[in-house]
Amino acid sequence: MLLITTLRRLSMANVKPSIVFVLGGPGSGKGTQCAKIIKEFGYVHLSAGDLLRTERDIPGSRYGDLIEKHIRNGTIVPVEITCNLLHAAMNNSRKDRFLIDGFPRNQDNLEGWNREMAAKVNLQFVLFFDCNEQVCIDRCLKRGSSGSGRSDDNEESLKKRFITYFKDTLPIVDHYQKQNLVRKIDANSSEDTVFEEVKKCFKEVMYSTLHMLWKQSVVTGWKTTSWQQIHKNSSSTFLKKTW
Ligand SMILES: Nc1ncnc2c1ncn2[C@@H]1O[C@H](COP(=O)(O)OP(=O)(O)OP(=O)(O)O)[C@@H](O)[C@H]1O
Ligand SMILES: Nc1ccn([C@@H]2O[C@H](COP(=O)(O)O)[C@@H](O)[C@H]2O)c(=O)n1
Repeated sequence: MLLITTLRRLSMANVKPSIVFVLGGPGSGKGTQCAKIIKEFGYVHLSAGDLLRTERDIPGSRYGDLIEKHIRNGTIVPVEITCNLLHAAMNNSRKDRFLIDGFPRNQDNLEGWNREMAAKVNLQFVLFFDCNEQVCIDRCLKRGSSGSGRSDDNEESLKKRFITYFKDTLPIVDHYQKQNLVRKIDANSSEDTVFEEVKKCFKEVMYSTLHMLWKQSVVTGWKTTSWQQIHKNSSSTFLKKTW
């Protein structure tokens, strides 16, 4: 435990915040799975949609009407607004690992992020929830009829949201796929089954980062424990506490 904690502290000295982008269709389960990931692996969850809804609801917000119009139409709010909200939320949290849920959703989001934020963070990977359109629609309608209060959990908005998803968001997933950064998860099954896949993915990434740090510590002559020992003694609870 001491070794990993120390490795992590050493690595933090000059390191940028780590982020994971979480993408997938409306209702694919991004928020649901993020809630599970933060419990198990200790990231901070920042949902672009939630941040926009919060901003919209601030009395007198200069962006309120614009945001609501985009939400109802399933279109994407200009990146300057969303990126500023994300940046502020990251700074306010004072943490160094973030799940950025529902972003970047189109080319404007991607370019704005690359201009303002990309150099300040370490993008670990893109978690992509692949889910059948009808499954997603049924989930969102159910969420709406159970009282979500969302102005876009209705058939008309959902049609528009899916047009945006296919036309604007999937090309962003392709963009990251070309850089080998996408981890695709089949999101059609139960919450728990999906989470088993998600867990495997995070463990692989965490272990490979730990391994890299451990190798660096070997290179600098700082080696007290074998990699096998670290690997054998680790569990996800352990990783959450120490990572
Ligand atoms: N694997 C699942 N099986 C069945 N229902 C699910 C599953 N995952 C999530 N749900 C339910 O589907 C609805 C949508 O889930 P969630 O809000 O997590 O999706 P999302 O991708 O974040 O949606 P959005 O993009 O619209 O914010 C919720 O009511 C949630 O409880
Ligand atoms: N990057 C983003 C994310 C969201 N929006 C708007 O919010 C709506 C709801 O988003 P969810 O992630 O909660 O489904 C979405 O349809 C967009 O109108 C955005 O503009 N930019």
